[in-house]
Amino acid sequence: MNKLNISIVGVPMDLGQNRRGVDMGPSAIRYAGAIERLKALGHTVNDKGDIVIGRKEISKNTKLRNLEEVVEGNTKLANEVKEILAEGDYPLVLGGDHSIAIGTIAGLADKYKNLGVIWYDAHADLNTEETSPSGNIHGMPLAVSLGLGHTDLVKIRSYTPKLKPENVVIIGARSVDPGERELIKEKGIKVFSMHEIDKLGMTKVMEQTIEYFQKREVDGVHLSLDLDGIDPIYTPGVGTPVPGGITYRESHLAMEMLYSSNLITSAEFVEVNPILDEKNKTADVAVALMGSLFGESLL
Ligand SMILES: NC(=[NH2+])NCCC[C@H](N)C(=O)O
Ligand SMILES: [Mn+2]
Ligand SMILES: [Mn+2]
Repeated sequence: MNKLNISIVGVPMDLGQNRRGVDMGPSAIRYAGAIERLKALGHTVNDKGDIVIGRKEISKNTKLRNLEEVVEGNTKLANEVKEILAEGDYPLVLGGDHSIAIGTIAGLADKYKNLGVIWYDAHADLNTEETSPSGNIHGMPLAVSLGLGHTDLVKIRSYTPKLKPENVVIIGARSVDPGERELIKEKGIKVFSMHEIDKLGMTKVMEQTIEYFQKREVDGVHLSLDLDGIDPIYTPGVGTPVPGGITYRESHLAMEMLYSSNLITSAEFVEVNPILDEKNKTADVAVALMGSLFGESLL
């Protein structure tokens, strides 16, 4: 494939959930060798460093924890992603908790008017402040991108919605809240849960995902990869682990098939929490999967 100009931006955000340490995710991923790995594949890599996340006093809003800081951080991220696209580069975002997908997608939506999104995750992240069991905004970014939820989140970069429900494919879901389940049905969102992955196998799941986006005639596809989509045996360093997940090999296969499809135009790797990890194992998996997504092959 063609060699890319990849622009990396780190987002040390930990305010979208309760467990500290995920703000160190971008460093852990860099330390695991992300930049060297991508350069070795012949890509040009421009590391733009980290976005500054403002910290105020602990938020009293238990329905939307740290709303103000999350809005502020995501607004900065959206502007950064927009700038990367304006330079003609490929945005690669390192998290940080999954609330940062709000900013990434808001930045992408400026350019891509029919954007597709692959949500590789144990969760659907389709809660709003009404349905959330936790008040954690990292459980809400997909809903926000569809235009649902608190206006301060939804209106980042002013217009809404950023995404059409029929342009979303969720892969790996196994922990879905009642309100999320309703939304999936109501909006007809395509989900390959662990049930479908078990039944069809990852090859068919990815073939069908790729075909789905080709039929939808999307103008770009963003991969939002939450490391908790993978089984916690391989990625223990995440804040909300759910057993029974996608295996390491299945995930590599998925990334390799996405690479061959030439469909993906931006990516983010989120929820790496080095404090909860074992010897940076989770960041190592993130970087290994990045390798496959950007063209590494075994032979
Ligand atoms: N990005 C994540 N890890 N999200 C986990 C969300 C967990 C749960 N569904 C919640 O809304 O609180
Ligand atoms: Mn998750
Ligand atoms: Mn998630």
